[in-house]
Amino acid sequence: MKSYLAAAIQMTSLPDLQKNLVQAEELIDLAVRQGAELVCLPENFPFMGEEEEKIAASEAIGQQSEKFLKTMAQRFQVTILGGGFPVPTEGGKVYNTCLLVDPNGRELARYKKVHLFDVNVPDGITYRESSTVKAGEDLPPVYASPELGTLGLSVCYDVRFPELYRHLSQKGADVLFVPAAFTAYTGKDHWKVLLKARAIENTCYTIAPAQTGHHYGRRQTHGHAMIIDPWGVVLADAGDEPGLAIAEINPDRLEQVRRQMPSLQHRVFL
Ligand SMILES: O=C(O)CNC(=O)[C@H](CS)NC(=O)CCC(=O)C(=O)O
Repeated sequence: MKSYLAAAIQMTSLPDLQKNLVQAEELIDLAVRQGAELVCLPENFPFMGEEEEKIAASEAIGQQSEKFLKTMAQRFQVTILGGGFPVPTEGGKVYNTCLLVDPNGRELARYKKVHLFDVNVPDGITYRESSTVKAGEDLPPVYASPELGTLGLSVCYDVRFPELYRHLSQKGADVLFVPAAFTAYTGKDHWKVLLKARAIENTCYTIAPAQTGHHYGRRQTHGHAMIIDPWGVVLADAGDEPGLAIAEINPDRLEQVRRQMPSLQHRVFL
């Protein structure tokens, strides 16, 4: 594993696939021009809109998202994480799918979001992700990259389930991905502290691309795409406007933190 720059992209996705892909491309371009070799897009990067509209368009969204990720990776010669897009299933629902592709446009790893956001948020908005999304049944994969380290996948609401990240760190993860579209209401109190906890307890870099701002109807997200080091230090935070959090992923720092705090070696129960 080498030292390199990673970027967590922050966008305001709208109910408009083409516009979102243009926005994503501009931000990938910006990240690459700043030297990023690993570029990560948030959950719902290709579409945020009413559930019915998403389902109706899911075939096009799924196909175009996958093609987009592979084209961008090849064009910019970087590894790209597509943090979550709908892929139709047989029963009429979609999998909320996260995809990692290499600079040749080849698929490295794929994960279907397991924990679905069925929550009555105290601001009065009810989320029923399971009404349109079928839960994945498998634990997320890691991809062991000789250059970028061992990369572990997850999506958004998963961040509340530490056992999933324990699984990833047991599989050797050095870097945890948490692409998200966190609600503005939950995000202000929970987002950063959950991400820091996952980074600290697994002594892993944590890369969390995010959605921000107002998308449609009353749907508002928290922003603060960030990259956190294995000690829990926030290396970069994108604030609340579309943009980037960009930081160095450094194997020497990883090794240093794991020497200073060898908690992964002291696990008793898992
Ligand atoms: O709603 C949409 O438009 C698209 N879907 C999402 O953004 C997903 C599923 S509803 N959001 C989350 O998982 C938020 C989790 C979260 O905010 C928390 O855990 O507090």
